[in-house]
Amino acid sequence: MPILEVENLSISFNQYTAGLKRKNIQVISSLHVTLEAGEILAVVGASGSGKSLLAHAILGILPDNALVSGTIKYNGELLTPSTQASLRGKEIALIPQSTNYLDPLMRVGNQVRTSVQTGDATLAQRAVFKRLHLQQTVEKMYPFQLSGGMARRALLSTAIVSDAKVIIADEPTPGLDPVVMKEALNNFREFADNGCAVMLITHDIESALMIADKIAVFYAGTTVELAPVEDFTGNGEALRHPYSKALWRALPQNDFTPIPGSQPHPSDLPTGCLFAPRCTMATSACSEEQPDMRNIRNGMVRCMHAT
Ligand SMILES: Nc1ncnc2c1ncn2[C@@H]1O[C@H](COP(=O)(O)OP(=O)(O)OP(=O)(O)O)[C@@H](O)[C@H]1O
Ligand code: NI
Repeated sequence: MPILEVENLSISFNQYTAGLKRKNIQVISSLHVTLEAGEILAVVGASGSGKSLLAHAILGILPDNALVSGTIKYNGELLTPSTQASLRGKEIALIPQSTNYLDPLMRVGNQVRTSVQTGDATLAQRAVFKRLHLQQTVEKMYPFQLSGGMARRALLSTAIVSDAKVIIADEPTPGLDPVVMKEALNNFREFADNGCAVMLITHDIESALMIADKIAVFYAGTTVELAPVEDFTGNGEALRHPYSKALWRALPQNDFTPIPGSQPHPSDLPTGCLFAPRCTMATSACSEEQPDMRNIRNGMVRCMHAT
């Protein structure tokens, strides 16, 4: 049984437009993701494809004007706002994308210590600071005194000491120097090897491929492919979705060819397959309805042409 299972998740926002008219904008549709204990799932996809919203939906911290449908299960049990609140920071930890999530009024060392659930909190905090190359003097500092990379390491530390069973890391590495970044990624691998599940949301596909077991590819608010990491190789021939293939080939070490066109805005989504307007394989059938996710070769894909 997966430790975390997101099925058919849709999220929309009520927005007021001119003249107090309300408009409902769908930003995530029919999203499907599962996470097993002991594995790292990397979530990749363009900016605005819904990665952070997925993280916030799992933690139960979406803004009040969000309308959510679909199910999120943790250990087979449906999550509700009250179970989310009790699991948050304990069994399910978030490393947020923005360092603004640090408490501006609390010394950094204290913030990390409050996440320690068993054993000596100071020892645990000092050990993790050492591991992430943060000097001991940093524990007495306030967030405004930290550099971007230091703040990012403070957020990482909070999750690392937490004993959580599921860690959701939303873009945890920007601003880190290569040594610290490697340490952070190794830490995620160790967590998974010790039986945790890690969801690593990242733009850094190369790093993701080094440590992840599976990759979920997001596009315009939905999952288009779920593939084992080994499939990201060669020309991308083992990948299932045209967008995943294009994303892979766009990497500098591959063809470095950008994908023509741009991701549609949530207020202007095409009917049918969301990638069809940019897809070289698209046929008229693709614009009729959004294809379901289906199983192909040890992975999943949302494309009627995939084989
Ligand atoms: N509070 C909100 N109200 C309205 N729309 C929102 C809100 N929060 C996010 N969105 C929209 O939802 C979409 C997905 O946003 P999200 O932050 O999940 O993207 P992302 O994949 O994490 O992007 P990035 O890689 O840049 O972090 C975007 O189009 C964004 O504009
Ligand atoms: Ni994000």
